[in-house]
Amino acid sequence: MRTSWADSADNSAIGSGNGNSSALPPRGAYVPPHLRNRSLSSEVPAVSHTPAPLPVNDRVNPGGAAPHQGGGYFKADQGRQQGYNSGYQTGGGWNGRGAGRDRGRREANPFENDEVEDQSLDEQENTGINFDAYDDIPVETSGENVPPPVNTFAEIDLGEALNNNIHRCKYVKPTPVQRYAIPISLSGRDLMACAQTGSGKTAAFCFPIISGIMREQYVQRPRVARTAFPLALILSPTRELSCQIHDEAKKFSYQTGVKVVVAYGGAPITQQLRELERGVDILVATPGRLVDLLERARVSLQMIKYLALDEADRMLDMGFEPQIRKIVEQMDMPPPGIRQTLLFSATFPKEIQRLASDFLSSYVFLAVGRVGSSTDLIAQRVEYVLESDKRSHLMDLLHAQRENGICGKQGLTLVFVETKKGADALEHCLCVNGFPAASIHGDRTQQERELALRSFKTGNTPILVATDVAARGLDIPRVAHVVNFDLPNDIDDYVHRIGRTGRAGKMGLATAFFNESNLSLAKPLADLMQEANQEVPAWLTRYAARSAYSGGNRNRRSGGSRFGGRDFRREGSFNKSTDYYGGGTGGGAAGGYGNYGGGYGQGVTSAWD
Ligand SMILES: Nc1ncnc2c1ncn2[C@@H]1O[C@H](COP(=O)(O)OP(=O)(O)OP(=O)(O)O)[C@@H](O)[C@H]1O
Repeated sequence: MRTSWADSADNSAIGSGNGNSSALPPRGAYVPPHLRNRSLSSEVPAVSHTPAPLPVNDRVNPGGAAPHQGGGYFKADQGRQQGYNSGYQTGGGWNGRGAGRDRGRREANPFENDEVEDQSLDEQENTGINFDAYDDIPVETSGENVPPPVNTFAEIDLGEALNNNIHRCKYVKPTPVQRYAIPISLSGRDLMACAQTGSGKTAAFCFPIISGIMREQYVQRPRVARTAFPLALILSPTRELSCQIHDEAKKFSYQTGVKVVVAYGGAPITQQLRELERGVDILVATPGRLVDLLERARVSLQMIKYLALDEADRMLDMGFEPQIRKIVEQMDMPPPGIRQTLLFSATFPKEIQRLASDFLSSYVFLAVGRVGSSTDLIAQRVEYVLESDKRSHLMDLLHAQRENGICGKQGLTLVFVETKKGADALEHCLCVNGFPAASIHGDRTQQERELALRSFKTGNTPILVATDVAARGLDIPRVAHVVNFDLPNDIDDYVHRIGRTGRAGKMGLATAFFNESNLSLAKPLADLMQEANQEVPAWLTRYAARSAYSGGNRNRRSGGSRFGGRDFRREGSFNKSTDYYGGGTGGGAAGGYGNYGGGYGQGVTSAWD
């Protein structure tokens, strides 16, 4: 039952109906609001959904065994220039790149599936992109000699083959983060970039990397049997995100001659090894699987020219930091200043910025919008719901949504919960009450995870119950509603979760269930909503004031500091002897940034990987 404190302000829910839990039927017998005064017996909705069997992920194609390469130590990397200015269009082979191991293998057209999928999905999907929505976002850059932004892709010399792919992707003009980040990266500078969710960061780091590799006229790579020597490494925290980046990068690099390979945990390593043996220019990987490959000496990082960390703050948080340090500092990767390092995220707490500076040299800091802010494209609602009422309240929302659609359209709904068990239980509850749902979390096999995601994307199960494994980076076009069934403890996690909707200029809706167990989030949540021009319920403002007053707010990014600063180098609070503007190659010093984060011990693989 709702408290009287909350009652007064909580009138904005979609179909919130009466909030009287005592009138509700027992769990597992959900009755939609319009049937509640009638007899329950025959009116409980039957389980209407039996998910159709779906093909398992066919992303990893084993193909034939790769020829074994031995012989001389160095080999010239030929033919890259063909993909650059000459508008390389043959689509065949890799021209000797990656030690020539993939010669003659036909390059699949990554745009083919797009067209098929587009037809099967809502037509609206490819329309309605409104990047003008981002035009008035304040942009801040800091660092020495920051290259100026561009307004069009035509102004940047990315190479004809890449330009063709940008055209195929239907990208008409660069998003703000792309306008700034691409020229900065093309000029060879290291970059720490913070831009809102769904604003095109993937292309912002992929374009310069692909273009840079295409430009290389002549690269010599060591020839060591069974060891791959990628030129670029893109790290991301989850398997699904790595797959997504790989898919995007393959589109961007189509017919450029640049070869992209993905390696992630949970999938058979033998298939990934075969792909690596065929040659790789850009390796997209999760940290755990990459460490495995490095330890088996199947990958060497000694030729890395470009290092990109997507969701960089997450990658440098406690859960991943030891693995990232091992990969970047303790293997054979060239140091900062020799390699180029690009860090991207929608959130960048100052503690993590400070830690990240170890990996950078004379970098440019770029903030599009406020660091860690949510996009105005997402309508945010917060409702006071007791734990015991959450399920029925969610089903009320879903029921109203099914009746009315969101903004007149039926979309996908992503529901975030705190625990894996909670995800299983809620999925089951939704299914037995007639709401087709799938779930994704770290205890599922990779095949199950991919099946659930695919079933959600295609709309077979338009509800996905997820833990934070789906919170970052995933770009699923039709997600119209994100529900924070359980709120996270950290406001940045909230920003990433709600960012699964309201992407690429489209509108989205996010609903959060708040109760006494979320007190520490009251102030940062109220601040964030206010900053995004959202209506903040009076009861939440009161909770926020109370938690601030009692000093009980331990949220690490709460309070004024989160919204005050941007580039941490501009603030005097970090007493580090390095001249941050002057660069320096950093070192291996551990961050010592205190006691927040996931609490993983050294060397423990994160469940996200
Ligand atoms: N210039 C562009 N024009 C049109 N669409 C674009 C452009 N750049 C990117 N997009 C599309 O915008 C969507 C969001 O891009 P992307 O996934 O890179 O966002 P992001 O900033 O990385 O988000 P997140 O912070 O959640 O990881 C994608 O569907 C992408 O194809």
